[in-house]
Amino acid sequence: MHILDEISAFKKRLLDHKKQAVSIKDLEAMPNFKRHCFALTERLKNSDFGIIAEHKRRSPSKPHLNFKTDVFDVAKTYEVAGVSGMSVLTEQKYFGGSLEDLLLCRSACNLPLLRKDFMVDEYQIIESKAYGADVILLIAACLNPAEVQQFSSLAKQLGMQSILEVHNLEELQQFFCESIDIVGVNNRNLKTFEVDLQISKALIEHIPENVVKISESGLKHPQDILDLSQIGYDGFLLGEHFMTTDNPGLAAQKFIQTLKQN
Ligand SMILES: O=C(O)c1ccccc1NCC(=O)[C@H](O)[C@H](O)COP(=O)(O)O
Repeated sequence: MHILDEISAFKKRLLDHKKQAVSIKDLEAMPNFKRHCFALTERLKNSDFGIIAEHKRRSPSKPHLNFKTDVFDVAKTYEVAGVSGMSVLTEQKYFGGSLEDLLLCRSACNLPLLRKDFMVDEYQIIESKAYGADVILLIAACLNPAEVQQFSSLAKQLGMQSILEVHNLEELQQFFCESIDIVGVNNRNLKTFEVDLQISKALIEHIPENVVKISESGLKHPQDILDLSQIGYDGFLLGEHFMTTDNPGLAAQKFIQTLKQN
């Protein structure tokens, strides 16, 4: 079974139980549900490099990335580093994250927060707003085009933005719709976990011009950012490169300083 199919099936089973425990009404009563969201698109457009720094403890490809750092401190130090946004992995079983991580990041910083998870139900969009997210991720490989339309429209109604994540041209052509704010090209092949920046390079010319574009996964070198920025990418999502250090915020700061010197 493909890892995304496995994760999506697990999420659906989990959600059946979650919906019994926490109702939509409960989510709507949470303080963050009424907050005005930060626009990631604006932060990316107003930044020279548009770094989105991720908090991730582990992943299916790397079971032990970083269990030592404190998510609250990481959010604070990413903000000091000058990143444009933060991605918070909230998936528990495969990535070691939680919704509490998102809540802590919300209280630690004023960065646009991307809830990085596997969205398979409208309930999770409402939950994302309640826990302080500004942006949700819609992975084409986990959804059908009608769901992408439905989830991104709901996110918009709630004041959040949506990233459509694609791995190839077919997904981009089939899933892109008006309510998508950002297209994210994932360089990681989710069958082999291999990363290839050529995927971002090949897809850029097919992404509608007026849409904000980000490249995700496998980005390590400032030169990767400079090259992809030159061909039209507005933002860059980096996880492992920062999270494999003892101080992800400091690593992000040094990375951004190096970019500024070029
Ligand atoms: O990272 C994985 O192994 C992975 C496996 C299956 C689905 C998603 C996965 N990663 C989520 C991401 O999209 C990355 O965490 C994100 O793009 C950052 O990538 P990286 O800089 O390579 O950590």
